[in-house]
Amino acid sequence: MPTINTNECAISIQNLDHYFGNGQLRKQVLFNINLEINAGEIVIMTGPSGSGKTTLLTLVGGLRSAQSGSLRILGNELCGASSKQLTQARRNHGYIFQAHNLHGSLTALQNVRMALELQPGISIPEMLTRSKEILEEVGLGHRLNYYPDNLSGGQKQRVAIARALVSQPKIVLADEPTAALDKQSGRDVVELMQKLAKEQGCTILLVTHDNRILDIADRIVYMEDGHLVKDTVSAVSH
Ligand SMILES: Nc1ncnc2c1ncn2[C@@H]1O[C@H](COP(=O)(O)OP(=O)(O)OP(=O)(O)O)[C@@H](O)[C@H]1O
Repeated sequence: MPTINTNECAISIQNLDHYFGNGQLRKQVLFNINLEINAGEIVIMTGPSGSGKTTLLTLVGGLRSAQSGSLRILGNELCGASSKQLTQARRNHGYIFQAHNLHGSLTALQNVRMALELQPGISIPEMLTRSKEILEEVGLGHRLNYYPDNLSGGQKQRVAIARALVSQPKIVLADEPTAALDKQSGRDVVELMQKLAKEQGCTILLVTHDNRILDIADRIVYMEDGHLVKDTVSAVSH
């Protein structure tokens, strides 16, 4: 993995276009996106359904390959990157999705520990210690050996946050993390993400339709029909 240049933005997107499909079915879904996100910033991306938010998030996360323009993540260009380079890039990120994606056959502790198994050079006892510590931090120290089926929606999402953050990633990407939660659980979950991210100095890019959580952002960007139409410093944060 190339050395990370700390002077660069965590995420730097220039003139990014994206298309789905081929031939007559080819459809442009992102148009000339320009966005710079500094290390440690919390940015919320919002906008109507179908405006391209998830597509942009998956490109930033290296979950699909960028076709045109420039997409630099932690100093690495992902546009035109090989699948091996994308796999490497994905190791630097934590992901939190609406449907938490926990493994039903693994306990909370095992789900979190699994995220450390991809990291080189961590012993099994250290994996266990770090996984327990972060589960305690998210208020689940008493649920370490519970299976997802026996946890509430908010608790499952907190396990997902612990799993995303246990490896101390530089970037966390979240897609509708509060969509399946009631108002209070949703609020608790994003405040927890904000607290842990600030402690670890990590950058968060979060897609949401949930207006109730906009105030946790340092900056809000607004997508419409594949265009980034507004980029505002959050008036209400901090
Ligand atoms: N795999 C795909 N193949 C073809 N078209 C796609 C694919 N994924 C998304 N699209 C299209 O790209 C456009 C942007 O979709 P995207 O999911 O990025 O929007 P979104 O803003 O995240 O929407 P939502 O808020 O509903 O999740 C939509 O027109 C969608 O139909």
